[in-house]
Amino acid sequence: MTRADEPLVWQVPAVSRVPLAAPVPTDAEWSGFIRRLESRYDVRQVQVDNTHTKSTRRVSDFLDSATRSRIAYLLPTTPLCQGAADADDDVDDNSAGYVADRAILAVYFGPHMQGPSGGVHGGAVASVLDACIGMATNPLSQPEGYLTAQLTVNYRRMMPLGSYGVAWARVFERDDPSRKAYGIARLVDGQALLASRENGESHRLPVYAEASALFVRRKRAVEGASPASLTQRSRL
Ligand SMILES: CCCCCCCC/C=C\CCCCCCCC(=O)SCCNC(=O)CCNC(=O)[C@H](O)C(C)(C)COP(=O)(O)OP(=O)(O)OC[C@H]1O[C@@H](n2cnc3c(N)ncnc32)[C@H](O)[C@@H]1OP(=O)(O)O
Repeated sequence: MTRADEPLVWQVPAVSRVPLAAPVPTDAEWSGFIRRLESRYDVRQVQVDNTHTKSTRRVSDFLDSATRSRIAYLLPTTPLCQGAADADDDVDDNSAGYVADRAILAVYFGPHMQGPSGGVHGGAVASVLDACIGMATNPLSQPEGYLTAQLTVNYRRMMPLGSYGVAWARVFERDDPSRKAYGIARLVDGQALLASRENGESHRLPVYAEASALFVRRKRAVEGASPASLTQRSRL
């Protein structure tokens, strides 16, 4: 029992005392991980080009800064080819109505994302699942595009700090008259995913969290908003 006048102290564990599942990846390790995902799953990393916004300040994406840029959005190659002569062509801003319906998001959950001792904060997990479904519903981040209206997350296992997470999302229903899209996403351990795929093992991987979401397309675009322009990462 604490006295009423006694300050309550929340003992936050020192991250240095919590062993990380995997150390912070170097640039080379991170890009190696993304390239392996690309080759195994026939997806291509997309990058934001916001030079067209004429802004002198780069507007940082929430997840990009939260993950210290250890995040990658990947879209299937096939839909990106539709309407484009070459898969390496840039996706331009005229591709209104462009839909992906599937997306993969790769993320390294670093020590700055600690929630419970040694585990990833549930809000960070929810953000990743939300962004992954968002990417599938609105891959060009168009201002007149879809926004999250409802998100339900089931946390199945605690994601250890220092994990390479891979979320995949699928939009399973679109109702255009009512501007709705329904999607699901799952989060698994990225290194286990690649290992199981490379070993030809077909057993089910443990799911750390899964989400279902309703996205609704706005009636009209917000004044002043400009879309992010996404380009496919050019092949190395
Ligand atoms: C490596 C560097 C970084 C790279 C970056 C790459 C970028 C790549 C691109 C992308 C990836 C990232 C993607 C991120 C994604 C994140 C998403 C978010 O976080 S979004 C922010 C949070 N959400 C909001 O702020 C919404 C706030 N709410 C609203 O604005 C409105 O309430 C809205 C648009 C949701 C609905 O408003 P209305 O007025 O347009 O719609 P009405 O006409 O009322 O409803 C249409 C239908 O939808 C139902 N509906 C609407 N809201 C509902 C709700 N909340 N729950 C249930 N039903 C709802 C209604 O009942 C109606 O259905 P009936 O036609 O009657 O069947």
